[in-house]
Amino acid sequence: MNFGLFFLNFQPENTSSETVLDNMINMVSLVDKDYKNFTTVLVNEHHFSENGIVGAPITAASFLLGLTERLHIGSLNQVITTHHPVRIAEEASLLDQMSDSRFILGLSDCINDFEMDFFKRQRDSQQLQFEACYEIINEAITTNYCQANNDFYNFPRISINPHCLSKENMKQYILASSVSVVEWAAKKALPLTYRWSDSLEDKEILYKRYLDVAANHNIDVSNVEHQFPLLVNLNHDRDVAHQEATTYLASYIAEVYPHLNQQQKMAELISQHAIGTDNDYYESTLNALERTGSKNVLLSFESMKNHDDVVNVINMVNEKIQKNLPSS
Ligand SMILES: Cc1cc2c(cc1C)N(C[C@H](O)[C@H](O)[C@H](O)COP(=O)(O)O)c1[nH]c(=O)[nH]c(=O)c1N2
Ligand SMILES: CCCCCCCCCCCCCCCC=O
Repeated sequence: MNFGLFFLNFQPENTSSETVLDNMINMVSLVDKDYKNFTTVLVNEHHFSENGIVGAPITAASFLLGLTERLHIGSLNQVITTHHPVRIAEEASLLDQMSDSRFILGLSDCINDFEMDFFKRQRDSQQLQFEACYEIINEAITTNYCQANNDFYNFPRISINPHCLSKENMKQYILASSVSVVEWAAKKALPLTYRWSDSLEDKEILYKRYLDVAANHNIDVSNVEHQFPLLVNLNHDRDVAHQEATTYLASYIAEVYPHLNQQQKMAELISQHAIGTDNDYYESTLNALERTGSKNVLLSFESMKNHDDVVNVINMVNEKIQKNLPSS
């Protein structure tokens, strides 16, 4: 099991964007230097609101890779449907070389109709566009060249420079954004990153669909390692943890889930993430990992107000990982 961090980079009221980004930079630098049992950092992509101020996760990842020596860093959910795939392939290949192959490519379909319209993409052919983009990116990364002649892209064979050194060894993850994307990923045995804000029930449904499609197509997915983003806010006072998480998440829930009962969605997130006291997270998290076939856990501490408390939790997790290592 691998443990890492992920960053949503919400910008709460009365907090500057500099503070939000400095928090991510400082936390990543600290973990890279002092907490060797954390291996990964992934940056979330969100557009056009304070509920995620990073619209260019690969750019953020490149800065963080430049700052660090050990961690594998990348995008949690780089949207490819609304981006030119050659640009993504060039950025990924460049970072692969400049970071000594520490870059991770987390990819996503577009999950926002406004963005599909804004970037002038056809919603009625979205899945096909997503798949076409992926094929170009994957061909470019794994063979150094790509070409396309389909309904979405038409260009001659080009060289992607600099050539990707990792090629098929570059870690790729697919955000489990829809049943059709999950079914497509299963046929390719590509690992999933679950959407942190999906209910556990929805994540489990997607995981079971993944297994069914793989079985029906005789695809061996037994060694595929899915990722589980987990919000963490631990406090000896459970009410403080719940209140901090509620304050941090409320605006995002209102933006992304306007049709849902806001209190019910908040209560679901709090119960299904590591939010409460030290006694409130272990069994529920183990259960969630098992129900979703997750082998990697990504932690976000961003809702915790006290920096020292965050470091204490990271230290606790790091020590427990150490104690659980096979050689311990
Ligand atoms: C990051 C992390 C966090 C926790 C753990 C593990 C890891 C890796 N473990 C598991 C614990 O360390 C130990 O493996 C199990 O509790 C089994 O312990 P014994 O073998 O019975 O001593 C753990 N166990 C537990 O009972 N309560 C807890 O809160 C936690 N938290
Ligand atoms: C504070 C939040 C921490 C959530 C992590 C809880 C998940 C624990 C899973 C333990 C599995 C065994 C660990 C194996 C050690 C590394 O390989």
